[in-house]
Amino acid sequence: MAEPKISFRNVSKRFGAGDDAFTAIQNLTLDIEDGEIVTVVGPSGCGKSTAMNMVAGLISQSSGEVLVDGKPVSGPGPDRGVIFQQYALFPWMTVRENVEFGLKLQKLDKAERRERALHYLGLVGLADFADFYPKTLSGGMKQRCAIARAYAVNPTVLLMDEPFGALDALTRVKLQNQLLDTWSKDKRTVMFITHDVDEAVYIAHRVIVLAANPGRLQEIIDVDLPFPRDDEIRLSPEFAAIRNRVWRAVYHHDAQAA
Ligand SMILES: Nc1ncnc2c1ncn2[C@@H]1O[C@H](COP(=O)(O)OP(=O)(O)OP(=O)(O)O)[C@@H](O)[C@H]1O
Repeated sequence: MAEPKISFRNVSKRFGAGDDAFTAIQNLTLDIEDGEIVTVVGPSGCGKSTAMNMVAGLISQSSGEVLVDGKPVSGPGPDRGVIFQQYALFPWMTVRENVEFGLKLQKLDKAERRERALHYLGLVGLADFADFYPKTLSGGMKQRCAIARAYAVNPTVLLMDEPFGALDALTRVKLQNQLLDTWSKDKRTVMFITHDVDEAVYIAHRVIVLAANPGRLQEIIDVDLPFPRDDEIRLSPEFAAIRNRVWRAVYHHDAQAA
């Protein structure tokens, strides 16, 4: 079998020390395959962002191992692109310049930067907005720009922390379709945190459900629905059955703990 793209091996993360120590993640073991889309759901505080930030190299684990391509993560790197809920675009740069920014850091020459930026803006449907400034774009367009920027530096892993959380329901659905469309043309490994159970099921190969206090693996649910997915799938009984399973795993467990 191929080596997993991302591995958590018995990972725990504690914040603070002594009596104030708090276990945010306890004994997490999980493999994510190359080219797989996994979504991570669970009640607030169950350690979703903590787990992702360890893969991003923004924080380190207290014990266990976090591996990308079989190598321990020792800090951030261009092989992992991170997309947060806030768009984090530079307001003084055009859409194209924002996408080119990461490529400058990679020391690509100007023509190649431009070509690559326009390619990824095309993939997210923003080719006609390359010369616009972020303030003239809708929230959904800004987030598409952030996705193009993350894709352009060619990371093999995309880490997305509630990227569509600030958007209205219709824009969210459009961006989910856009993400799947971009993924189908250029398959990266995606770890995607969301609070929205429908979103978690719609875009994923597998849904990872975490439980809180301490943060730990609750259940892994396979989403056995064909790609490409479309809005018909959302309305299917198969989709409803998986959504209900995820819902139960997240909320029943949480209700029992309350
Ligand atoms: N730097 C830190 N110092 C102390 N505690 C922290 C720190 N970062 C996170 N925590 C705690 O660890 C737990 C997990 O936090 P985390 O942000 O990973 O949860 P989450 O599942 O992403 O939550 P949410 O869904 O609300 O975003 C929380 O109780 C949080 O307060």
